[in-house]
Amino acid sequence: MQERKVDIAIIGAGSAGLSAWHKARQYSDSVVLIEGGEYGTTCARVGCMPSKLLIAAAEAAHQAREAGGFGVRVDNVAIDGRAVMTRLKHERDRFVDGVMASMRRIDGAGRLQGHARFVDSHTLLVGDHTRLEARTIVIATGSRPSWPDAFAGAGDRLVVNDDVFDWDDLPTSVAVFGTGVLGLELGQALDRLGVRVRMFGVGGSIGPFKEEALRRYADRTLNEESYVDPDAKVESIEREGDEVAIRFIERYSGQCLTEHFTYLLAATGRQPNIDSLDLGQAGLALDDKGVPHVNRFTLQCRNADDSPSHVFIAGDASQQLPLLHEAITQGGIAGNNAGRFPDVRVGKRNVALAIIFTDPQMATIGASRTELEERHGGCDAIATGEACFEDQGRAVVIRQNRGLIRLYAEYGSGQFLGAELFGPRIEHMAHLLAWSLEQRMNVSRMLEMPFYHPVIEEGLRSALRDLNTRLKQGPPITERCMEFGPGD
Ligand SMILES: Cc1cc2nc3c(=O)[nH]c(=O)nc-3n(C[C@H](O)[C@H](O)[C@H](O)COP(=O)(O)OP(=O)(O)OC[C@H]3O[C@@H](n4cnc5c(N)ncnc54)[C@H](O)[C@@H]3O)c2cc1C
Ligand SMILES: NC(=O)c1ccc[n+]([C@@H]2O[C@H](COP(=O)([O-])OP(=O)(O)OC[C@H]3O[C@@H](n4cnc5c(N)ncnc54)[C@H](O)[C@@H]3O)[C@@H](O)[C@H]2O)c1
Repeated sequence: MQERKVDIAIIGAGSAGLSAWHKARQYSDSVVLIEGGEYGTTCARVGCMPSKLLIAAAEAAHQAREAGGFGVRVDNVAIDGRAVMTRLKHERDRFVDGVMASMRRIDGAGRLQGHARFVDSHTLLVGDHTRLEARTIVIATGSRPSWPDAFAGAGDRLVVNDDVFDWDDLPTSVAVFGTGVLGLELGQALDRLGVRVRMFGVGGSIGPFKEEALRRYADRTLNEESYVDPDAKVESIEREGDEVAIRFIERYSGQCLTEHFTYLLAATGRQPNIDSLDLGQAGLALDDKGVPHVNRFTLQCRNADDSPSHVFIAGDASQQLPLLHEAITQGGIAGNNAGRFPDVRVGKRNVALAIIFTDPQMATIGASRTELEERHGGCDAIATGEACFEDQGRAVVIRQNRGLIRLYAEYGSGQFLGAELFGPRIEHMAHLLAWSLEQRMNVSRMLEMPFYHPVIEEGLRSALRDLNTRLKQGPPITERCMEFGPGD
């Protein structure tokens, strides 16, 4: 057993861990980055990037099929599943190579391979080869897919996102369980790529939406193209021959059907990789799920006696917002404070922003209306503005005129506080709104910003004007065309 002593140990060489490493190195040369699995990060290997590559192929197929609506004939759209997966893996590997190249810039002594766990509050056992003592420690161990026991019936036909991106060819059929962000992104993409897909959820939730109006609108819109049952009644899941047999109540007919699928894809959430860290040995205060108590602005954990700990936690492991940009921000703050300890500093956290790459896209910015009502003292404190994309000029032009957006602001101050968006190319509008929220802009000020014509963002202006009217800070919209041009 090797014995080593370092200033700062970072557990996990994912996006949060790498970000922490770069910050920590500004304070000390004695920083070690420990990785127990494969290098390359979840984002590049099995997360953001390969999923977006699959979605991009699906978009190409969809556009080809939809071309007829413009009077452009594209006959016989055929999907070459092997070619789709070959491109996906080729580009995915290039993204992973990029991460590996930056990993290689960390010298050999700065890297340690093996699964880490706490032996005591300052000591980690890495694999069965190294006992590592560290002055401060950053936990950046990410998360992994989780699913209910009932899926065991699918046997080896049960797959998760990691498996999808290793396929050499597209399968014939997939039952997607989970109508959250991952299930909808992958389910819709596979469906558009010619795979027979059914998507099953529980409790009615669709993607990230908290607003019932958006949830219902999205449910209806997605079902125009795919089978999505967010409140599915699934009676049994069994491995049969080479397939998985699923008995369920069909949403529209109410009939009990048994259908066979090549795979069951579990997209039912992720759990933090903290259960095998022996956190009890670290002396940390843990919640009932075993997640350390952490200060959101310093990423510093607390000890069981409520004193501040020398342990920090970042990224998916912290169970805050399991998103890439959050992992990087949190890793930076945690690495900075691990280096400065005990003189920790409050880090800059951005406003919440999530974008889901379905078509239409989904996004949430800031807080939901319910959260805002709680925070600001009841429903009377918050105004909602709305716009629908069915008649919006640019959306009609590109034949993507489905969508509904809702924006929230505070009465009195008129300050913009949050939004839920469902609509075409909403990723850009989501950024405008997140940036406005960062700048603490009020709705009148946002309306003073330039809007080009004809663009999707004119739909945002309509929602802002509606919001301003409801805040009683502006006149109602009377004649849209006369004021702004056709299709505002
Ligand atoms: C399919 C999919 C699509 C996604 N799409 C998006 C998207 O479009 N946009 C977005 O913002 N986010 C997206 N995400 C989320 C995003 O990928 C994650 O939030 C982000 O990658 C988390 O980074 P991390 O550093 O916390 O974890 P990771 O990158 O998973 O790093 C954790 C590392 O810790 C290692 N480790 C774990 N335990 C130990 C241990 N005990 N000892 C040593 N090493 C250990 C692991 O092997 C791993 O390498 C997606 C996720 C998935 C699954
Ligand atoms: N575009 C993006 O940013 C993006 C894309 C994909 C994944 N991600 C990340 O990955 C994480 C995990 O995504 P996810 O969709 O797995 O989690 P999620 O928590 O968003 O959704 C899980 C869904 O599964 C449903 N569910 C739970 N048990 C079920 C069951 N037995 N049967 C059917 N449905 C069930 C839940 O009701 C929920 O809707 C996300 O939190 C997100 O951070 C992000």
